[in-house]
Amino acid sequence: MTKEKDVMIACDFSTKAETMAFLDLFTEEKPYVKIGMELLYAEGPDMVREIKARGHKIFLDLKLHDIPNTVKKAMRNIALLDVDMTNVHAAGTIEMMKAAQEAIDEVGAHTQLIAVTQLTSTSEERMRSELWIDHPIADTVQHYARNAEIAGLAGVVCSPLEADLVHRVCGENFITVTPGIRFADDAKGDQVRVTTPAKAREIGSDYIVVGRSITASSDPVASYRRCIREFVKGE
Ligand SMILES: O=c1ccn([C@@H]2O[C@H](COP(=O)(O)O)[C@@H](O)[C@H]2O)c(=O)[nH]1
Repeated sequence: MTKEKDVMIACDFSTKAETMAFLDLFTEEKPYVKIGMELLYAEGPDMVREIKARGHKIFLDLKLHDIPNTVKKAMRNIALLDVDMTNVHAAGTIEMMKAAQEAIDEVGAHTQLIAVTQLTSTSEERMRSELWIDHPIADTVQHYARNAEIAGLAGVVCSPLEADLVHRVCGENFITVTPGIRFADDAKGDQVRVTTPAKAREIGSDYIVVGRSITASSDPVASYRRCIREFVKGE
């Protein structure tokens, strides 16, 4: 069976008005929407409920990282929103990831929980010199993915460049959600480990997360459709 592939749009806006005006551009499709800290901290959980009510699937990207008890209690509140996907940082330990998963299971939500391995804005050089993680970045990503699998999570956030490595360690059914997506002529900005939608498909990502290459485009709908063509349909 072929696994589902989809494009998640990172709706990194600060207001409900901007977000809804952006989503209104999509008259023929209902994109999978990623809501992050910027929007949630500005508009609160009602924003999530409203976007869900419009029929969009939602990845609530809040990257929890705290002691297990705190994460479990916070995750319980997230689970009550019944979003499709949410996440924690794998660096928070297996015990913390298990606590987050327990909260979702206790609520009975259908939310898939995934863990951030290494942010796509982190280079191997910085990981070694600032974070004092003295391993190749690919090994760290694989190791954190394995920890997430041991904790019972559904998958990880990693760079598209690492999707195949993660599948080799954790199996094809383990989900890889990959930000760090740019069209060839786009500026990378703060991202480091990046590639194009077409290359992400080739390497084996399950979901690509695309922000500025769609939201800052002069024609966001055309850029979204280009992502669907290149990543989902392989055209
Ligand atoms: O490792 C990570 C984890 C999350 N993100 C999020 O994805 C989008 C990417 O936005 P772009 O504009 O396409 O760079 C953004 O919301 C990040 O918070 C990530 O980039 N890397």
